[in-house]
Amino acid sequence: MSSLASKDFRFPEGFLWGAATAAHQIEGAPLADGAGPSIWTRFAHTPGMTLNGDTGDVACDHYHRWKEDVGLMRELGLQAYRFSVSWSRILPEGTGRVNQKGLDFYSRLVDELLANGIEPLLTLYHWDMPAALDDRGGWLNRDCADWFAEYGRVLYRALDGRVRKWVTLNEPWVVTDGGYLHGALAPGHRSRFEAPIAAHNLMRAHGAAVQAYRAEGAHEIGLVVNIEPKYPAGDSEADAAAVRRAHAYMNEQFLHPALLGRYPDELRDIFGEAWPDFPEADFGLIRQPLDFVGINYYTRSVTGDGDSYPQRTTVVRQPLGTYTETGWEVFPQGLTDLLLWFKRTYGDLPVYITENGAAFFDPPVAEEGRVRDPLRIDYLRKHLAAIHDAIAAGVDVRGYMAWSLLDNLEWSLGYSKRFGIIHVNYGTLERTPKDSARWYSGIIRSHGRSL
Ligand SMILES: N=[N+]=NCCCCNC(=O)[C@@H]1[C@H]2[C@H](O)[C@@H](O)[C@H](O)[C@@H](CO)[C@@H]12
Repeated sequence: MSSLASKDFRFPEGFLWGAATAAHQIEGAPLADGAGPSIWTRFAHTPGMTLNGDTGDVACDHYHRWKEDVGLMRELGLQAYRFSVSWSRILPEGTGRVNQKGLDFYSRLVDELLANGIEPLLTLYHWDMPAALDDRGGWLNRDCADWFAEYGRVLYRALDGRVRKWVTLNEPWVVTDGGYLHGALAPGHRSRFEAPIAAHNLMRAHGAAVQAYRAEGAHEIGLVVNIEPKYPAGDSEADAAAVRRAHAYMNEQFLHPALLGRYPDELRDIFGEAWPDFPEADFGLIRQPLDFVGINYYTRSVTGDGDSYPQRTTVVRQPLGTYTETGWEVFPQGLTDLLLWFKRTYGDLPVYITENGAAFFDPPVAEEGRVRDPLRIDYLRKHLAAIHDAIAAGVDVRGYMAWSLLDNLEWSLGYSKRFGIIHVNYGTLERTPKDSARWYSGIIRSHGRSL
């Protein structure tokens, strides 16, 4: 664990300091200007699916306040901004007809970012599949690879050059574990047979979108995964086996096919009869050369043998641990360990930390306009120090995107969890930079030396 006090933090030249959001979580106005509904528009309007029935109908109203938000990014000195595009704004039916007004929104946003010296980092898919494609089977339909590549081509042709860093998928693990296995996320399926098929098709779509980019684009494209280190709860073989299953299920299930062209062996054991025999040719599509991998890091899991489904593990709460509002342990060392594992396993592929942050119970905006969030400052500081340790050990980390720029819609948890470095008053939609935003601004200005 790095001792913050006695370090000279010099981040690499060109290290990119930014913040991240996602379309459905901040934009609002999901059907404006000819956009089609997404699976999240449909899911959130299904009674009981989200806390308090919260929807993305308004969210942070970024669809109308985007210029103000870019102004805040500039005020904070952000060098990059990671955002996602709502597929159904661009292709309301998912394929075919392009909605020019939807494309124009993102084109204006990109131009405003560039005019303010902020590099766009664009995610094609951050969970909001067009409802029209879900009606055709969604990620369970093998045609999804063609649908996704078509969507990518529309954006590459419109934005490549102004956008120079592209991401195909955000967190395929959450899409499948949440959306197809446990049903907590859209489209709300609960099937151990569907989950591996959706996961595999997501990766086929990733490969097809990368192939399409190589034919159309001239810059960088990568994949974003949420991964977390699994530490044994005890020293039994059963716990060691549980760690191997948990690690394969979350951390290798998507990186292995994308970077090695195969699945970890544990997945057949984990899914049993529900694990299909995938065509070998699929792995030639899935495994495409990438320019970088984005890692979203939040926490670790102390893992023991258990009865969770499907990986048969249990996560052991740490009595002396510090936990966030989402119940995740604050464990910065896990990020260092994870980055070292990534380098050992996949080599020297450049890495961006594309999400890192925490939900804490923030106080209301004080009279003088401050939001005091010391726990978030401590979290971000310690995780940046952990990244620095990994860089010092030779991991090629190229940048850091704090999650999130704004308080926003935390999916099924609605607006109950605040991850932003900027506070959003959901009644007035007023933005107020928190103390963490001011602190982060200083870190960026000093290029990390003031950590
Ligand atoms: N135990 N445990 N495990 C923690 C597993 C974390 C999985 N969730 C994420 O990574 C999501 C990612 C998403 O991109 C963003 O859209 C979400 O708002 C954030 C915050 O939730 C994170």
